[in-house]
Amino acid sequence: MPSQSADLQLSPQDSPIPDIDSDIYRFGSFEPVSEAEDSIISTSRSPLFNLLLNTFSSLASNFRSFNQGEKSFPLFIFAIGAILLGFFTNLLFALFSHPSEKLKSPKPKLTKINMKSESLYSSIINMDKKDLILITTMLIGASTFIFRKFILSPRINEINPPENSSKKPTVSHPSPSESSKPNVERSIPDFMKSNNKNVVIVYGSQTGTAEDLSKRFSRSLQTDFGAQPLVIDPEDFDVESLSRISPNNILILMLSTTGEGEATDNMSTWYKKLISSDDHLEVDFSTLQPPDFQVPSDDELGHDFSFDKELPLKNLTFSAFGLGNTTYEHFNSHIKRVSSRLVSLGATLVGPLGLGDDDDDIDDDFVKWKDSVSPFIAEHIGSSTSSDSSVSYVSDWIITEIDKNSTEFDREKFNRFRFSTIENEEKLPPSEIKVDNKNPWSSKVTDARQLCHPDNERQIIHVEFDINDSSISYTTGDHLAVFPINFDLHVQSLLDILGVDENQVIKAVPNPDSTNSSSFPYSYSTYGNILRHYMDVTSPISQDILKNVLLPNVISQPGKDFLNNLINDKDAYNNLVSKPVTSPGELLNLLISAESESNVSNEQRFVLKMDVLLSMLQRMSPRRYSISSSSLESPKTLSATVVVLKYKNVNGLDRYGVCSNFLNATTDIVMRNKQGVDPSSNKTPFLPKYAIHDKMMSSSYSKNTDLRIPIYVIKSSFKLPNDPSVPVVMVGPGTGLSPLMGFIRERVQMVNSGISNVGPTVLFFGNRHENRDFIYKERLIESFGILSASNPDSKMFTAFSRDDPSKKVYVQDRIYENEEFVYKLIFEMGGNFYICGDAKSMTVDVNKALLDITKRHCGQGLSPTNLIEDLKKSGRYQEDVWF
Ligand SMILES: Cc1cc2nc3c(=O)[nH]c(=O)nc-3n(C[C@H](O)[C@H](O)[C@H](O)COP(=O)(O)O)c2cc1C
Repeated sequence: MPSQSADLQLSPQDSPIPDIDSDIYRFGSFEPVSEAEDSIISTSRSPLFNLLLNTFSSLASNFRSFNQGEKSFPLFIFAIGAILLGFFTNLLFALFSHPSEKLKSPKPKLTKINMKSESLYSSIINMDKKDLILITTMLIGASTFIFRKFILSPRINEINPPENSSKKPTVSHPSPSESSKPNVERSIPDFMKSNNKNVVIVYGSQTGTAEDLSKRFSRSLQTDFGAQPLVIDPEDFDVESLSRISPNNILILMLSTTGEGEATDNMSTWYKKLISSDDHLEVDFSTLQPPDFQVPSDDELGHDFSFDKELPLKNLTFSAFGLGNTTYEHFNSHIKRVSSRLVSLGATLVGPLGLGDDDDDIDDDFVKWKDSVSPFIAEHIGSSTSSDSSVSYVSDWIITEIDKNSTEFDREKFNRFRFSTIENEEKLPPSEIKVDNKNPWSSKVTDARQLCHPDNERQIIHVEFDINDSSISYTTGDHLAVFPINFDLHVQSLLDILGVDENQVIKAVPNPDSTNSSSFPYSYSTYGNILRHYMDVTSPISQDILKNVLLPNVISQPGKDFLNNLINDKDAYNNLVSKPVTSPGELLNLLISAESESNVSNEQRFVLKMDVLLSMLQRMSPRRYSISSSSLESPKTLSATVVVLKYKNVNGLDRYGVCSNFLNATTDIVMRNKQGVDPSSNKTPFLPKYAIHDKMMSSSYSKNTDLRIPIYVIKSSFKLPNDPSVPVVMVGPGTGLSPLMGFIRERVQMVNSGISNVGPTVLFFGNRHENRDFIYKERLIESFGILSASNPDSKMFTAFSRDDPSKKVYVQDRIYENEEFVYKLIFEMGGNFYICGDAKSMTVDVNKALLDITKRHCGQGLSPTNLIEDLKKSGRYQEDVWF
C-alpha cells in the first residue's frame, strides 16, 4: 500500500519523549546551570529571588505538562512534592547551615550587596518581617492560583483522568480558540457572511449519522425554502462566536449522544465550554460560568437588538434535533442539555425539540421533525417556499478529469491511502500525528484468522493491528474503529453506470455554492478509489436525497414517474428500497430499466455524473468493535473479534456486511504473507470479492507488502475495577466475549506478574456448538488454569445452545444453575457485573436472571431492585452491548 513509507522508518525512540526523571531532578534539587546562564542569572537577581522564581516556574511548568496530559497524576504529585521539598530544604539549609554567619553578620547595607556573591542566607537575613510576610503571601497566592482547579473542583480529575489525556499525542490541528479573541477563520458569523449563508447547521456525530442527516436537511432547506444553509463541524469553529450570529439567521443543532449520555468527540470542546461542570448530567446552569462570548459589533445587530452580558445569546434563534437510542439510560441527553444551556444563556428555541430514536426508525423521526420545523425556520429567515424558489440542485463537488502528464497534476497528493485532514502529515513524525475519526492511522495487520470451524453457519474472525509505529494508545475495554474498503459488486455497478475508467485520475473539490464544507482528504484520486475507500456505496439512498439530488437530474417522464412514486409513497419506497436494503447501484439500475422499458430516447435517458453520485452517497463511516486484547499484556498490539455478516434479503438476494467481510478477506492475505501458502487455492473463493484481496493475493504482488487498514481508538468507560482483588462476573456469549477476553488476559497478566490478591474472575460464555464455534477455546482454558490456580473461585461456565436439540441452553441458564455463587460474588463480596453482546434478547434475559437470583437471595428487608440500582449507580454493573 502506498502509504506512510517515510513515516515507518521512524521508530518510537525517534520521537521527542519528555525526560521525566531529569525534570524531577532539575526542579527538585536545583541542578547547577551552565556558566553562561549562571553569570546572567547571578548578576541580575538575588539568590532568594532566583529560588522563588525557579520554584514558581517549576510549579507552573509541571502543572502545564500535567494539564496537557504529558505527565500522569501520580508523577505530577511526586514532582510538585519534590519542588516544594526542594524549596523548603534550600530555605532551611540556608538558614541553619550558617549559624556563625547569622550570629556574626550585622544586617549588611543594601548598597554594599555584591549580587554575584550574595548567599541565599544573606538574602533571607537581609529581609525584614514585612518582606517575609509579602513573600509568604505571594507563595500561598501563587500556589492557590496554580492549583485553583483542584481546590475549587476536586472532581475534575475523576472526569478527565490524566492517564487518558497523557496518551494524547501532540495535536497538529489548529487548536480551538484558546483566547476569547475573535479568530475570523473560526468565527461562524464571519464565515456565514463571507459565504452569504443564513442558516448554519452544526452536527455532533460519532459515526456519521448526524452528519449525514445535517447534509440532507441542508439540501432540503435549500431546495424547498430557498434557504442558504451551511453545514459545519463544531471542531472547526469557536462556540464563543455564537453570540455574533445575526438575529435574522438561525442555528440548527443536530447532535447525537454517545458513551453514557455524553457529547460526541467533535462536540467535546463546545460542550466543555458551555457546560463546564463536573457533573455533566445534573447541572444547575445558573451556577455555571458562561463561555467568553464575543461581543457583536453594532452593524452585526439590527437596531431592534442589543447585547446583554447576562444573556449573551439573547439574539440567537435555534432549532434542535437529537440522535439517540431509547435503550440507553440517558436518552438523547446531549441535545437536551445543550439546548437547555443555550436557552439559559438567552437563546430562543423555535419548533419542537426533535428526539430521534435509533432503536426504532430514526430516519422517520428526522423526517417528521424536519417537516414540522422547516416552516418556522423559513419564516425566521424570511425565506420563500419551494414554489417561488429558484434553487434546484447544487452539486456538493466539482469534479474534473486530470491528465496524469499535465502540469496541473500533483503527484504528491495522488491516491494516498489515507483519510488525513492534516496538511503535509507525511512529513510529521508519527508520534506527533493525532489519530481520530478524521485522521485514522493506516495500521499494519499482524494477524487475521478465522476462529470457527469452516462448516459453521457463521464465521468469527480475530484481527490484530500493530500500533507501535503510531501515536495510538488504548486501555483494556476501549473500542476500535475501522474504515473498511467496499467490495467490488456495488463499486463496479456504479462504475458501469458512470461509464468511466476506474483508473482515470480526477480532482474533486468542494463546490463553494454547496452547503457542504467538507472535502476529500486528498483532492487527486481516481473514480475507483473514491468509490472504494471514501463513500458508502451499500446503504440505501433516502427519500429526500432521491427528491433533492436525483430527481432534478432526471429528464424523462418515465424516469421522473419512477422516482416520484418512491418519493411520495412511503410503502413503495419501503418495499423497493429500505426493506430489501437496495444499494445505490441497484436503485440506479432500476431507474435505467424503467426508462428502457418505456423506450425513452437516448437524448432523454438518465446519465449519471460523478458529482451527482457523490452528492447522493453518504461518506464511508467507520465500524466500531470492542477491543479484545489487554493493554497490560500487549500495549502496542490490539485486536478485534468480529462476526462476519452475511444474510439473504427479503427477495433472497445476498447481503454482506462491508467491514466484517473485508476483515474476513484479510485472513487469506495474512496467512499467505505469514506462512507463504496460498490458502485460497484449496477452498472456494471468498464472496463478496474485494479488489484488494485479489491484488494482494496475485502472484505479481510482493508477499512482503504490508496490509494496512485505517483505524483509530475510541475511549470507553467499560473497565475492570481498579482494585484487582474485586471479584468480576462477566457474561459474554458469541462475540460478546470480545472485551471480556481483554479483561481475562489483563487479570492473567496480573497473576503472572506476581500480584497475589487477584480476586475471583468468572466468565459465562455461550455459542451454538462446542466443536464449531467455541472461540478462543485453548486460550480460555489456559487463562482459567492460571486464574483458578491463583484464586479457586475463578471459573468459566459455558453454554452451547444447539449441541443438544432436545434442550437448548443459554448463558442465563448457567447463571441460574450457579445463582448462590453469583450472588455471593456480586452482593456479598462487592464484585462487578459485566454484560457484553446483543442488546435485545440476551441482555434482557441476563438482566432478568440477575433480578431473579437477587430476589431469592437478598433476604427480607432488602429490596432486590434497589440492590441492582445501587450496583448500577456505583459503576459496578457495566454493559458493552450492540443492537
Ligand atoms: C457506544 C454508543 C453509545 C451510545 N450512547 C447513547 C446514550 O447514552 N444515549 C442515547 O440516547 N443514545 C446513545 N447512543 C445511540 C446513538 O446516539 C445513536 O445511534 C445515533 O444515531 C448515532 O449517531 P452518530 O452516527 O451521528 O454518532 C449510543 C450509541 C453508541 C454506539
